[in-house]
Amino acid sequence: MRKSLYKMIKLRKQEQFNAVIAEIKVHSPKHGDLLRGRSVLDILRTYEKCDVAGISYITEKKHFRGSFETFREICRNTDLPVLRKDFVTSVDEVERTAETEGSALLLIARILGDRTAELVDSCHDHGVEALVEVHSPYDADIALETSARLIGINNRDISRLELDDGGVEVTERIAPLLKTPALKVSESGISTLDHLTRALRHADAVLVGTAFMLADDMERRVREFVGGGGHA
Ligand SMILES: O=C(O)c1ccccc1NCC(=O)[C@H](O)[C@H](O)COP(=O)(O)O
Repeated sequence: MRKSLYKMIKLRKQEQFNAVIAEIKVHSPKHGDLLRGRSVLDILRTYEKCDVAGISYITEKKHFRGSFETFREICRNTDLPVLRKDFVTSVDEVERTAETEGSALLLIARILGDRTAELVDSCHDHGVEALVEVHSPYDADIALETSARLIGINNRDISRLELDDGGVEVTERIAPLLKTPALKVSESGISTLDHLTRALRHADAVLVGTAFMLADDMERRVREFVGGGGHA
C-alpha cells in the first residue's frame, strides 16, 4: 500500500513534530559527493529513527548523480512515503514512478507551464501524489489551477543549480499568494533553526537535504529540526 506524504505531514503536525521531509542527497553541484562513504540505506535508517514525515530522493543523473534504481531500492526499504524529484515532463515518467512503491512525484510549474494540471491529474490517476513546485508568483498561479494537494516552494532558483544562497525569503514571499487548502512545503536552502522557524510560519513542512548530509552528527541535527513532538 503506497504511503501518503500528505497524510504523514498532517500526522506529524498533529503529533506536534515539525513535518520534515529529509532528502537522501548523494551529490550536489555545489558540494560534490555528499554520501562520503555512507550507504543510501545508512542515511535512510538514520532518518527513520528521527521521526521524519517522509523521504526525498533526486533521480536526476547529470547534476545530482541520482538513479532510478536507487529510488526503487529506497521505496522497497522503508514504510515512510518517498518523494521522487527529477525534471519530469512526461506521462511515461509518471507511469514509471507509479510502478514503484514511491508515494509522490515532483512536478515543476516553471518547466511544465500549462501542462502542469494534466500531469497532476495523471499522477492522481496512477495513485501517486503530485507535489507541484513553485518559485515565483507566475508559478504559484499555475499551481493553484491544479488539483495538487501538495505545493512545494523552492527557495532556490533551480536553473542556478544551487549556486544561489540559501534562506527562506522566497517562501516568505510566495506562501501568502497560495490561498489553498493544499499543504505547503518549503524546499531547499534551509540550513539553520532560524530558517526552519521562519519557513514553518508559512509552510506546513520543510524539505531539507544538504544541511543533514553535511552535519557532523546527522541524527542529532535531524532531531533538532524535527523537534520534540507531543511525546513526554
Ligand atoms: O528542486 C527542484 O526542482 C529539483 C529538481 C530536480 C533535481 C533537483 C532539484 N532541486 C534540488 C533539490 O531538490 C534539493 O536537493 C532539495 O530541495 C534539498 O535542498 P537543500 O536542503 O538545499 O539541499
